[in-house]
Amino acid sequence: MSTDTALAAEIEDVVFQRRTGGDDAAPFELRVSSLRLHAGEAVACIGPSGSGKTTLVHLLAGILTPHAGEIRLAGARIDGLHESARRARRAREIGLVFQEFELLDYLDALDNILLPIRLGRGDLVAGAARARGLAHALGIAPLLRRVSARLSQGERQRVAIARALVTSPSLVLCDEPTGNLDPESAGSVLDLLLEQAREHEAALLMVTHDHTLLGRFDRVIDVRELARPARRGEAQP
Ligand SMILES: Nc1ncnc2c1ncn2[C@@H]1O[C@H](COP(=O)(O)OP(=O)(O)OP(=O)(O)O)[C@@H](O)[C@H]1O
Repeated sequence: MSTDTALAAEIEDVVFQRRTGGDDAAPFELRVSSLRLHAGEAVACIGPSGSGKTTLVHLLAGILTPHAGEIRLAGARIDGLHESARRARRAREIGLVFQEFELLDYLDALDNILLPIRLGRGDLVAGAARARGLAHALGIAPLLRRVSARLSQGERQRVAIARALVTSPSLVLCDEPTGNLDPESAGSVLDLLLEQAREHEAALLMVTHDHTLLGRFDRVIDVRELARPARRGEAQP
């Protein structure tokens, strides 16, 4: 496996299985032969509901552990690391926008955005300045001191996006970050994600069901096709 530093993340020969519940239910299995995410590239991830897009994001984030294979961030393996070590790397190196946003409702928007800085023991003064800049770009600057339980779904989504970008991570993973927004807002949120990822040479992987957005990405992957090994002579992205 290559340890090229221009690779933000790399998956090779990964197998992940889970029971889906119910005695007669077939277990779910995700196989990824090879996936490479390069610094500065924006990749869309598509596939029908239940095909494993969120599972792929959680494997890359080190939230789930594969049963076989290797997952590397910036050349260093994260599968096999202890949970606390994976959590620390996640806080420092990965920006995550979850499908359900996962905000802490009792904190205000600013404190939610600053969570990765606190978890990674980063510079809170610089973090707060960056948080305010992101909030301004995302149109949520007036809401920074509002408790998150009192934000609309679209506002929560923008807070989650600001939180994902506040550490200037090298890998940004987004699970349908524009799903709750009207088409105009979805376009401008995607613009901001792409702009930030390119500016900071981060790799961006975004799960989306919105096929009108796909032309904006450098590459589109279908999660159902990741199990297929690359054919001899076929270019490896
Ligand atoms: N916590 C869980 N426990 C058991 N099975 C789960 C769990 N989460 C997901 N699954 C199952 O794992 C499979 C993959 O789910 P995943 O969420 O990765 O799909 P997805 O492609 O992201 O779907 P969607 O587009 O609907 O979000 C599905 O069969 C799903 O039912």
